[in-house]
Amino acid sequence: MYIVMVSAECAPVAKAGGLGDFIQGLGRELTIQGHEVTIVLPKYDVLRTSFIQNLQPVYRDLWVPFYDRRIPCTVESGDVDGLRCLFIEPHSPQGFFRRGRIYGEPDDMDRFALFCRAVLEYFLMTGQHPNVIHCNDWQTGLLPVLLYEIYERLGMNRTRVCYSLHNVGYQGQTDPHVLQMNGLEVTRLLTADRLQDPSNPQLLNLMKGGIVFSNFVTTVSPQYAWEIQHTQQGMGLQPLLRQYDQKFGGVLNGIDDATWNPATDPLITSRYTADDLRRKAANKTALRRRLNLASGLKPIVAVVSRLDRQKGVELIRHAIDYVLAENCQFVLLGSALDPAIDAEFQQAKCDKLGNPNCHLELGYDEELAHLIYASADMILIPSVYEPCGLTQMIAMKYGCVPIVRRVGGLADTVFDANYSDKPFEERNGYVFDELTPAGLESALKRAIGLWFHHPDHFRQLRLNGMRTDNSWRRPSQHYLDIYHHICRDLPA
Ligand SMILES: Nc1ncnc2c1ncn2[C@@H]1O[C@H](COP(=O)(O)OP(=O)(O)O[C@H]2O[C@H](CO)[C@@H](O)[C@H](O)[C@H]2O)[C@@H](O)[C@H]1O
Repeated sequence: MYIVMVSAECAPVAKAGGLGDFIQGLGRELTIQGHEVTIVLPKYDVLRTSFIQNLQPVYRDLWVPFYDRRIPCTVESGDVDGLRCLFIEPHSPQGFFRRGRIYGEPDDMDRFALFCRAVLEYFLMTGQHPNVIHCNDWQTGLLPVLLYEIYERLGMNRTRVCYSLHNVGYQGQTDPHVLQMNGLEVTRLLTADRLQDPSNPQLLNLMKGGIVFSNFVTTVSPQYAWEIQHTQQGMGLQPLLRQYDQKFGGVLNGIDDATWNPATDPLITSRYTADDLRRKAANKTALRRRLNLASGLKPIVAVVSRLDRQKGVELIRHAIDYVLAENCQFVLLGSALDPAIDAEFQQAKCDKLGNPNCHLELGYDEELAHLIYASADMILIPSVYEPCGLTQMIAMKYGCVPIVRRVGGLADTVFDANYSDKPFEERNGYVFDELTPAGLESALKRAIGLWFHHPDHFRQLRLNGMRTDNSWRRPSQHYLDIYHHICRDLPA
């Protein structure tokens, strides 16, 4: 099967969060299974090109329609750890992907709409017919609309679209000029059954476009699939997702075995497996040295996260003082796009400066993230909502016990040491319900208590997590079933 995955991110070349991991992990698993997989990304100026081998132009003058003009684009191909990637670079005065970052620009909607158009233009011009184009999040929501409204008629009628929702908190609401930019009719498409935003009829909703025009829609865990159909977490898309129930489902994410594996990870100090867990301790020593933390018999409670309201930032800040008062150490690695949240954490960092039991690292640091997973005893994820969550799965793989709020994919992957109805060997962390300091403390207290007073039981929890299979093997089969299902009417 020929599968093209179109996305704003792919680890490790362009990663701002979990979307990057998803593309890399699923793409690699499908490639290993023998499918022809191509990832298409914008050619950002911030691409980490040292991870790309054989980068070379494959199409020099791709003239992509833009209002009544065309923008010349170059398409380059390269290998990223065995994954075939295409990078599209528009050449125009706007410098669409030369902004020093992946997201957060005032014209983000235009940038990614042009990207979608360029992807389809490339496949049309090169006469390629992927069986499936797998789109992701609002950035690529316009692609199935363009395919159906323009490119099918030009001959691209043997391609089906699977669309994955990684976060319905960001739907790509925008002014209808994005349609005009692409030669699409506003009166035809800005309607309640097509792209009109459910809460603001003047606006387009790109994610809604992706849902309406794709052949199948997934989200990244079964629990989140239910939540966005039936609760406020759908953020206005609940009726639409219920309407399209027949082509909608939740597929739990996996994590990439090769990237996230303490037995082989080149970014950690001491490699280890479930059979020689004692070697994990050298990582804790290395992390403490690197961050100027005191040594001693104390657990490290960590947070590795984008700092966004979604992630429960108020509870994360509350946890700092609670954890320190409980005689533990606290380490945070977090990146905030929102200046107000950034300022709150900068203040917290100042308050804790010089504290030998606390380190707050504000920014994005892939390498430090690996060392933290390998060193920490517990990872805290008090999310307001969480479509899947990868950090709890990564942490478990590294023998670090997750403490999570019971929402979305966290509810599907973390089973409480005390209260789960799972057999003991499947219990792997601590879970709380209430989005309050008391809720958080109820779980943290139990985890910290076990670490200090019942180390053997704590060790068993670590091992249960390490032995959980959260690889891409099973989820990739679900995606293949979906791809086959949507391609069933195509000639073989
Ligand atoms: N400051 C930092 N420095 C270094 N690394 C950092 C970092 N902050 C986060 N990371 C890394 O980014 C990834 C984050 O994974 P999450 O599942 O929390 O993703 P996110 O919320 O971005 O993605 C969305 O998409 C994913 C994929 O579908 C869903 O799992 C998730 O619920 C949804 O919100 C992990 O690999 C983590 O190690």
